[in-house]
Amino acid sequence: MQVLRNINLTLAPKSGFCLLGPNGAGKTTLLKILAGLLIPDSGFIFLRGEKVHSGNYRQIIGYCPQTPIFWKNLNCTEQLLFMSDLYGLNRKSARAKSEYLLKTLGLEEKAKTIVQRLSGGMQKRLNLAISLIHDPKILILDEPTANLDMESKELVRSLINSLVTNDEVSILYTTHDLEDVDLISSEIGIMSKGNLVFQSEFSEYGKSESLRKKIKDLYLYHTRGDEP
Ligand SMILES: Nc1ncnc2c1ncn2[C@@H]1O[C@H](COP(=O)(O)OP(=O)(O)OP(=O)(O)O)[C@@H](O)[C@H]1O
Repeated sequence: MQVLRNINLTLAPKSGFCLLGPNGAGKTTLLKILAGLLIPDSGFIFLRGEKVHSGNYRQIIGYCPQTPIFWKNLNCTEQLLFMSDLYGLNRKSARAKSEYLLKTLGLEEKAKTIVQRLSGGMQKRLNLAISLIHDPKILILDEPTANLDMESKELVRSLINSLVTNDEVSILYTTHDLEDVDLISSEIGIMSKGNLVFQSEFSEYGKSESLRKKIKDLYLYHTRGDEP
């Protein structure tokens, strides 16, 4: 089965690229390919002009899947330190980074709690922290705000915003929440049936009412079949 067709997507430095589209459009599949977890039948990924999928690529990329994957029986700090060991990071700085991430994502008091005892939303936030432990320059997030309460959504959005503006990270993320588009993205794409059917800049200057309306109409058209 062919899931993706003729997708050409460029992620600019210091940018947030938001990918919208109905269930089954192919967003997760595309993200998995970019994260190096799936090999495409054809096509290539280039990083600063170099064709990639080498070991070094994994060091630069951070990937946060839609469904969290954890090591059973490890607490939050241990999950982060275990991941940092896999990346060969210095233990002292990894510990400091773990503390920072847990605090930023509102999980400070859960540092010693094993993951099975965390709520779904807390697991989701820990999942994001894990994807950030090695200071990736490119971050791929599959529905980072899904199933989070309002406060947690704000924590995640604010962290993502700060990563783009202060740490010069490029972020590609998917969402079904149109509020995520407004808050984070500088570029937007809409996928439908394996194709990228719409792409536009969405910078501060581009957030006009008409563009916002067009995005909403296109999103509803591809999701529900409403006339654009
Ligand atoms: N492991 C798999 N094996 C076979 N087909 C798959 C597999 N994973 C996904 N697909 C198919 O690929 C297509 C795209 O799925 P994908 O998960 O990429 O969509 P999505 O846009 O991320 O959807 P959602 O918004 O529901 O997360 C769907 O038709 C799906 O059934």
